[in-house]
Amino acid sequence: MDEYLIANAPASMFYIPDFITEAEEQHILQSIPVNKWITLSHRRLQAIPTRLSSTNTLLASPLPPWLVHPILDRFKDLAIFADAPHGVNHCLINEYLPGQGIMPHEDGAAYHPVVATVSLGSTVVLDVTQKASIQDADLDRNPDAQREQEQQQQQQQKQNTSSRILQEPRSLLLTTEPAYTTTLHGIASTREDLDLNPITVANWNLLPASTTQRIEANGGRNLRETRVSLTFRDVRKVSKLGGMVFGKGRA
Ligand SMILES: O=C(O)CCC(=O)C(=O)O
Ligand SMILES: [Fe+2]
Repeated sequence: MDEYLIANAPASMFYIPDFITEAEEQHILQSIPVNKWITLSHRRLQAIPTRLSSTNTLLASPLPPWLVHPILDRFKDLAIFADAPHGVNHCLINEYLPGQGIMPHEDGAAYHPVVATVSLGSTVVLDVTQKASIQDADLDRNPDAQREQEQQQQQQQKQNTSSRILQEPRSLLLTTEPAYTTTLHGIASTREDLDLNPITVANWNLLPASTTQRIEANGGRNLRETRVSLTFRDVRKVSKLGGMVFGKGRA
């Protein structure tokens, strides 16, 4: 994995271009259930197998074949979730239209601190910023809304230390410790990412020449299209009840 380390981003984040093929990308996009979307004001999402309960517990159930093959197979080859207690047991699917984003946030203690994000459909810039450490302890005790507001303020204060990571379609972005707990990540609500170049983009040297040449020829700009992201994680708290009911709980 060392060759994929993003040297200019907070340790330890990795970027793998062309993690899946175009045919695999299309197959996954066509397999996403059309009737399970939850629409938020700035994006829509669905969780597979289900969303977490109010206590951040997952009713465990196997992921469907169109997520296992080839993505989870390749995670296994690279030992990405080798230290995760359950391996990957959850996938969050987010869809962003051009102009939509997600405010700076951290994924938090509900998950084992390894996140693998596969991007589909469009290129986008992810902003990664160091947390303001003074408020960290407070943030962990605050309810969501207040916490998001404080995180947004932090984001503004810490803009100087932010890293921009360009995520292409079919790429994999891997976030592990210490980046998982020391940074926030967000996507600006813009239709076009600007000022993209070797200085401003932390993973520029990991991008294929076709991508960097396209962006350079376009004056450092990238017009966004609809992007779907698959965020794979290990939810720490698992209830096996669902599996037992449907007879999958036993070996
Ligand atoms: O869409 C992305 O790449 C980020 C999604 C994200 O941060 C999340 O769902 O927690
Ligand atoms: Fe996140």
